[in-house]
Amino acid sequence: MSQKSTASESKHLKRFYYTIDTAVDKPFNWKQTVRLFKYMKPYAKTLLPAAIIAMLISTAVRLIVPIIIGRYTIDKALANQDVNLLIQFVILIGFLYVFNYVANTLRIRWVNQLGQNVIYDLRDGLFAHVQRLSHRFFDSRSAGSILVRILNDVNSLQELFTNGIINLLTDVITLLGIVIIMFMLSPKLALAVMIILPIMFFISTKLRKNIRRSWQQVRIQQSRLNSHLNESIQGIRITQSFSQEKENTEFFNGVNTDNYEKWRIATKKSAMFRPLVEMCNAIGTAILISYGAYLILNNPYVTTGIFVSFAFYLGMFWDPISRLGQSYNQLLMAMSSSERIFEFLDERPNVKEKSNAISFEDMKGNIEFDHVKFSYDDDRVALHEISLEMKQGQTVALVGHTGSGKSTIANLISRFYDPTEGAVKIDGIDLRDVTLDSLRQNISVVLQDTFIFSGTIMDNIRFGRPNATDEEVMEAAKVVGADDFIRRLADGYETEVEERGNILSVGERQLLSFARALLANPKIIILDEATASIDTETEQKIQKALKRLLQGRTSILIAHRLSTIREADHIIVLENGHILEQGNHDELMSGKGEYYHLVKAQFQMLGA
Ligand SMILES: Nc1ncnc2c1ncn2[C@@H]1O[C@H](COP(=O)(O)OP(=O)(O)OP(=O)(O)O)[C@@H](O)[C@H]1O
Repeated sequence: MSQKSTASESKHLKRFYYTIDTAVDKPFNWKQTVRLFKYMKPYAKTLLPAAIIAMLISTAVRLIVPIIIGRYTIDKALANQDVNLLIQFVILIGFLYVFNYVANTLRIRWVNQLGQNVIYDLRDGLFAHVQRLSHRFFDSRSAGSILVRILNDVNSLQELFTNGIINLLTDVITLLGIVIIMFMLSPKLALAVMIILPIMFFISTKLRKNIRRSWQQVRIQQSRLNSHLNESIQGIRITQSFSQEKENTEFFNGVNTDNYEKWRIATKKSAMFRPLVEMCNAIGTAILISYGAYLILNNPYVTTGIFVSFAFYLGMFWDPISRLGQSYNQLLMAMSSSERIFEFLDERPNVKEKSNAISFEDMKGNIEFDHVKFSYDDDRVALHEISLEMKQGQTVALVGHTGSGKSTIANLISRFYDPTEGAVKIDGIDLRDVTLDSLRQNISVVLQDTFIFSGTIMDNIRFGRPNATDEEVMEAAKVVGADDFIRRLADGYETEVEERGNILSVGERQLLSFARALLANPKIIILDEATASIDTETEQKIQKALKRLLQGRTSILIAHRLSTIREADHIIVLENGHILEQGNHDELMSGKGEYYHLVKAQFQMLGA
């Protein structure tokens, strides 16, 4: 390791602090465990019983073999020098081991399959659920924290379902079996070798807990390392343009050092565990040999066979004990993860669909805001008592300063949020009474920051209407003037674009989203600052296309650039969530109000 610096004191680290980092030790929670185990229900008649039966068979075989060796092979066959009987027992033991091998192989296969199936279902369900959640949910969480939950928390349950549960069952049954058999063979010897039990429990619970906490610290550091890496790569262009590489590297060095330190502590503690278990094992064996030998000499009921069986059982005893602590810890860790997963699963969309919601069959596109009040949070009102109408086929422009509420109006039309008071209606129907699908299928939103998904250009345009033919996709691209630049790309429409479309210019991305919106053929179209990144020349080129795009639809234009909206049928000027004035361009200009001043200021700026 080269030069080190520590970031643990740095307040910047808060940026990479996710809730997964907290709640290290959750108490055992029965209700949650039952809920978690319900995920095994679909396999309750197939994989689960099969795995349990295989486990029971293999455990029973392992418990029987030492008795056959001690009580029968040694005490009966060897003691009586009966070679025939000896051969029979050896064959029986060989057969049992083969049987055990088969049962064990099947158990491992079925348990893994069961675990993978459960994790698959859980991850699928969680993703589907999160996709349906409302904008409000995403407003209050970072993408990183949602990602961590879907990936890490589900992964931490994987170990529990693939091995943990069955191991726990196996260990409990094995231990009970060994204790019962040992007491049946010789209660005195059984008691003697179990003197070591409390020390063993101490090691497997207290020490393990300590070790587990250390590994948890390692995981926390790794999650921070990952988050920082993720952010660094995403923001590399900004980092370089502000010449922040050195600072960023130093910061990374700090996080990396912390990670290294935590890992060093954890491995140091872990290294103590195995030798301690082995020492207990040795003490147990010493007791067995000395006290066992004494009993053989002085107690006619204790035979050499019993002594040998004990030696076998003792060898099998420590592993389950040390693993039990581990399994319990695993269960507690799974408890924290499942609590966080259930918290997401219990999250209900704020925007709810009524059970008797109706479907928009043939939307016209008449929009009405009826005394709408709306707040994103308790302290600030984004819209105050807004009443407005946007008629079918009209192009309505929303104008106003930053933060005046333009995008909020658009958000309410798509029903990403519900109004706090009043109602938003389309064709006279309250949006809360219609299905979300039928509403959103009739609305296309084009944002300034167009989202391009990884895939081909063709796929990205087709996102607007998945069943559109290639020809329809190309036609839409032609209409909005995107066809030219697409054909110039290496593979034309089949060019692969990476996530967020880094190989395309901002203007090109916007043309793609125009084509996407046109293909969807919506009744209502919302262009939120959609022409802001297009240069004046391109803008002129697409003005005609834009007209085609808006034709016959109710269109809401949100733009700071007033030249794009002067031709709108109706202009609404907003300020601090209120409607200040409305009318068409000429009316508002002659009114010499806020709109007039905005236009004047913008022309002056352009002139300058
Ligand atoms: N998701 C959100 N959570 C909380 N407050 C929000 C959220 N989105 C917007 N706001 C707040 O609501 C108010 C209206 O925002 P809105 O985005 O509608 O403004 P805008 O007129 O579209 O602004 P701009 O022209 O900058 O896009 C602002 O005060 C803003 O800070």
